[in-house]
Amino acid sequence: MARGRFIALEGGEGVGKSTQVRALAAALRGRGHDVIETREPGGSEGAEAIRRLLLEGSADRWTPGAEALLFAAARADHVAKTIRPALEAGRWVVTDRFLDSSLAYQGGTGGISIGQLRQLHQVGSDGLLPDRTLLLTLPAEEAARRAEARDRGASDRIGGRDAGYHAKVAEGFASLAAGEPERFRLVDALGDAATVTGRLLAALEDL
Ligand SMILES: Nc1ncnc2c1ncn2[C@@H]1O[C@H](COP(=O)(O)OP(=O)(O)O)[C@@H](O)[C@H]1O
Ligand SMILES: Cc1cn([C@H]2C[C@H](O)[C@@H](COP(=O)(O)OP(=O)(O)O)O2)c(=O)[nH]c1=O
Repeated sequence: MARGRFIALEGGEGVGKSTQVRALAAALRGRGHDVIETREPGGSEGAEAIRRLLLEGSADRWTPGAEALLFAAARADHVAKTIRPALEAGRWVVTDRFLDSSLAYQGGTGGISIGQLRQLHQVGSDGLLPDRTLLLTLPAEEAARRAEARDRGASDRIGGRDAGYHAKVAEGFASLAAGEPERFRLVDALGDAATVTGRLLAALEDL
């Protein structure tokens, strides 16, 4: 049995990741693949429990170090219980966020380096990386408009951080993509959902 492919969608809040995970998985099924849709933080029972610890509660609930460890712990459970078994069974996995979200959101905050975060990923998840990481890009104002229309002011512990923080996250993603051009593809998220799905499929053609 050939191993399945592992695809991650990344980007800031409101760029359309959740919408496109559903649409891309449906399109891949239409091409005959067996596909599971999953998300981070979460995607397994243990990781969904950690998700609540991470996204609910006060802004200062966790130190930056504890937050980074909790994301890595959630990812380790997600990889062990959901992602690896699916890939080994020949299924494709499409995930809403993966390691690069930790690198972009937790990297450089509270003195935590990208190198340290990669070490945590090595310990927890044996360094597993996606076969392709699709970075959805959208002007910050349009992403904020979409997120606000969806959430009506009810954002979570991390989504609710200020615009300066989210601008640094966007820069972080761009520089990660530039550093690993084989794994990453930048995909323009402007336009209607079906158009964006077509761009995502085109960015997987070689797989
Ligand atoms: N291509 C699109 N054009 C306009 N609105 C969109 C598009 N894709 C998603 N949306 C809407 O924008 C909001 C954020 O999309 P969502 O998929 O939840 O983004 P994310 O998971 O990246 O935060 C949702 O209300 C969604 O319906
Ligand atoms: C996976 C991951 C998510 N996050 C953040 C990004 C989001 O603000 C939040 C996940 O919330 P979610 O609602 O899933 O994302 P979105 O707002 O894009 O629909 O957790 C990190 O800070 N580090 C990580 O490693």
